Amino acid sequence: MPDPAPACPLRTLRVVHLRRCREVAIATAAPVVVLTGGNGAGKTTLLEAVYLLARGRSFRGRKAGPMTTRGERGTLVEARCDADAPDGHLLRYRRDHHGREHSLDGRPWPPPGSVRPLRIKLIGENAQSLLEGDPALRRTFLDWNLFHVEPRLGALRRELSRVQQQRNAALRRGGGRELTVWDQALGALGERIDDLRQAFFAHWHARFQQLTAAFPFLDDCELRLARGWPMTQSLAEAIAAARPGELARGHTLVGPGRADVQLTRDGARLALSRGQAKVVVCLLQLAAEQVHRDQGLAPALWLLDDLEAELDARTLARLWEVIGQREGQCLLTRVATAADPGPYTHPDTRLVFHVEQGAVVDDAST
Ligand SMILES: Nc1ncnc2c1ncn2[C@@H]1O[C@H](COP(=O)(O)OP(=O)(O)OP(=O)(O)O)[C@@H](O)[C@H]1O
Repeated sequence: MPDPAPACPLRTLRVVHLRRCREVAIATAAPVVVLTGGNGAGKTTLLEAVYLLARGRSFRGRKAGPMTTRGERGTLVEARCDADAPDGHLLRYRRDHHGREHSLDGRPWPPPGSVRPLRIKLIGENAQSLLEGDPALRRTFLDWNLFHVEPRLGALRRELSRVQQQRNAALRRGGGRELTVWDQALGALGERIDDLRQAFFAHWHARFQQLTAAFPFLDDCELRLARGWPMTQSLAEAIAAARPGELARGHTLVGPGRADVQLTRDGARLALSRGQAKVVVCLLQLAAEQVHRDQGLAPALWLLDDLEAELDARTLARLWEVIGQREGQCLLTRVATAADPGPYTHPDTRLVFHVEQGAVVDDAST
């Protein structure tokens, strides 16, 4: 599928009243942009600003508190993105007491149901919880990556959610003829979703295996897609077999809503340290991006929040060798007392901005 937009690297970023950042305006047209600063300086907030532009919501949970700077009435984030137009496109996210605006050149963006032209990949602090937490996190991760090459998945997922809710209600009412109707709906829908997932996964898995070669702790590991019912059965057969247990529990126990992606060795789930989990998530993201590139999509904009944390120098160097070599743009943060880009080298332009108390106080390009 052809990409609806060019690579779209950020040329400029302007942030007004987002958390500690009162007003920041930086020119970011470089493959690598490093944001340095001490703890609490506002580096992550600048990544959050880009995330807001791309996804229309924050990656921080409610516990981070209100995003608008205390005492101010609203937040504004604007960016010029590379495009065919001479000045690029203006992306805007604004939130205040009037409501919310998320626009591209003044038009609501992204159009409902479309693939988003500004695609980002965030590597933050939650790598271990993605790999070890609820399977729903990994299903979302898989489906989000699949969605970019298969936008039909969005509607199928919404339909699955509706069918499962109705079916669970029928199970709680004790079954009967209405359950048969929902069984058939789940069977047909589930097989369709699984076909899409399997096709994407085969490609993703192959790319991931290639990338693991540089990381010995992943020797002989296996990335598996557990589809949510036994490989030896059709979904209809699995639904029939699960019937007594489902009636007893009152909810659906088989189908694509139970799928999971697991990293295993000798059949057992791999137990990973925090640093290792971060490497794995980076490799999964890199592999997914390679699949997207193979399908004609432009490279994503990578947001790397304190990649150095938890990684030893050699592992970081290996990882950066792969991430830094990809086409496309990276915005990354590092804890440092000056505009020092540390290990983040790049053969072309690299920009370094030093952040203190929510403001950019120094910038240096190399
Ligand atoms: N609504 C708000 N108004 C003002 N300040 C806020 C608001 N919300 C959060 N903050 C402050 O903004 C800062 C958050 O900064 P941020 O997470 O961007 O720091 P950082 O440079 O990434 O730090 P670290 O390296 O420690 O992760 C914190 O000091 C927090 O108290």
